[in-house]
Amino acid sequence: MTTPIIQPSISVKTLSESPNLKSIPSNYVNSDIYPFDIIASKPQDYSNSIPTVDFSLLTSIDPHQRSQAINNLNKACQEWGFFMVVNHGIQESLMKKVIDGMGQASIPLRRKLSFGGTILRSLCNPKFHSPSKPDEYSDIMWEYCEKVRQVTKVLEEYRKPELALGMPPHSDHGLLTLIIQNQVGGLQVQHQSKWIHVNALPNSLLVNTGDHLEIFSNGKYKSNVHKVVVNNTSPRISVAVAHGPSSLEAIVSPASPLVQSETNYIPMKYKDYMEMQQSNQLHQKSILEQVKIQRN
Ligand SMILES: O=C(O)CCC(=O)C(=O)O
Ligand SMILES: [Fe+2]
Repeated sequence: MTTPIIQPSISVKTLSESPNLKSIPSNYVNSDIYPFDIIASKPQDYSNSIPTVDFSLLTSIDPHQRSQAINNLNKACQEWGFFMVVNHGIQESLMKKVIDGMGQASIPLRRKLSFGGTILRSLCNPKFHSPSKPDEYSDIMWEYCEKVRQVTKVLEEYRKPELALGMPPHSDHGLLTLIIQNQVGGLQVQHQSKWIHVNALPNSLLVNTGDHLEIFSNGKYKSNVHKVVVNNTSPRISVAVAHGPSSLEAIVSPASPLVQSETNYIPMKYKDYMEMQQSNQLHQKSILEQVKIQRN
């Protein structure tokens, strides 16, 4: 069991809109990563070894190419739980509009805090929310989420805008989270107990495997632990779209064909899982541990 940690009682958006805000209240600060530990944490530079998945090969008409790409994806999910997707077919101009719009939407907060390293998170699913400014931004986000959903659908065949000030080590709920970001960096993934800086390939989609993929695969794929460190110089813009089961009422449990002998996770409603995650501070895989069956 993990110790429950008090969650900030108002949303970061509300916080950002409060007229007297001059500094960040301590319970909004991730003590793991603040003050800016981008240098102090010295993640190892193995970034070149982060797996890359060529999406166009996953959908290739050549069965040999497709099977190689599926093996590659399978390996990335098992060994890293994190990978970059290239040749995904989402227009570069659309990705740029999403990043630029998020940059503009975060200006008021950054101005208030004189603080470069804000992160705007956006979830499109199961409910769509988007910053309403700049004009037409929600149409852009809608189009982007639609495109990302199509990519995720293939990857799985296999929303809420929210501002955060860095993120402590955590795994995501849901099956897969697809992220695009500007060039500032700051995302680090855990691999074989080391922190790896993610230097995103140009126009790639970054993909984290989530807790529900771990549960669904009965532990074959482990959800990835990652964190975000911020710096006080350049604005960091990152758009993360989480994908989970299609209904909040869905029961997430190991898929029976993937259970060889024993079920390793307790089934739970998607909605209850999300609520549990939202009412606890993000901390490693603390939520997943509560549904994992412990055996000695
Ligand atoms: O900002 C990022 O790069 C990642 C965000 C993230 O980990 C999350 O939204 O769960
Ligand atoms: Fe995450």
